[in-house]
Amino acid sequence: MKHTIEVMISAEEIEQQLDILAEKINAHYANSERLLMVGLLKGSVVFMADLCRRIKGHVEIDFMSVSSYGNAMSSSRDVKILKDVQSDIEGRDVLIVEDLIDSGNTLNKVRDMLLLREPKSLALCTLLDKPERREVDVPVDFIGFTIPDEFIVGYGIDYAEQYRNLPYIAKVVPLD
Ligand SMILES: O=P(O)(O)OC[C@H]1O[C@H](OP(=O)(O)OP(=O)(O)O)[C@H](O)[C@@H]1O
Ligand code: HPA
Ligand SMILES: [Mg+2]
Repeated sequence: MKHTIEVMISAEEIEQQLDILAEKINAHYANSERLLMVGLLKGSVVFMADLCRRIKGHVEIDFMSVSSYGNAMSSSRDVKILKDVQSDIEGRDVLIVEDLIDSGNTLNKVRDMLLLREPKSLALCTLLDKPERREVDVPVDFIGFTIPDEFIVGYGIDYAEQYRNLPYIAKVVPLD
C-alpha cells in the first residue's frame, strides 16, 4: 500500500510520559521483592528497554512472542504463542509490558495463559491504548497514551516490519 507517515507523539513527549509511568509503577511495586517485567516481542522491545531502566529495586525481564497480525493491518483474533517466558512466574509479581492494545485479543490471551500459572500478582502496562478498537475487555493498570483509531508505527511498532526503529510514534496515512 502506498502511504506516508505523520508524527503523532514526539520522542520528547514519550520521554516525559515514561517518567510519569515509571513513577506510578515504582510506587505500586515499592514493597515487591522480585518484580518480573514480561515484554511481548517484537513491538515492546524499545518500550521495555526505556521503561525498565526507570524501575527501581530488583527487577528481572523476560519476553514472550505471540503474533496475531503478521503483515496485515487487522487482527486475526487467532493469537499464536511463538515463544514462552523462560521464568517460572508462580508466586511472582508480574508486569506485562506491551507497546499497544488495539482489539485486546493479544493481551487477553497472554493474561489468561499467565494467570493459570498462579503469579502473586499480574498487572498490565501499555504505552499506547486504542480503546475505540476494543473487541475484548482487558483490565489495563498502566497506560502511557490513549490514542484515536489510527494505524500506528514507530518506537518498536511496525507496518510490515518497517519503522520499528523510529524514535517517535507516527500514524500511517494511505496515499492513492
Ligand atoms: O490488541 P491487539 O489487536 O491484539 O493488537 C496489539 C498487538 O498487535 C501488535 O503486535 P503484532 O502481533 O503485530 O506483533 P509484533 O509486536 O511482533 O509487531 C502489537 O505490538 C500488539 O502486541
Ligand atoms: O496500529 C497498529 N500498528 C501496528 N501494528 C498494530 N497491531 C495492532 N494495531 C497496530
Ligand atoms: Mg506488528
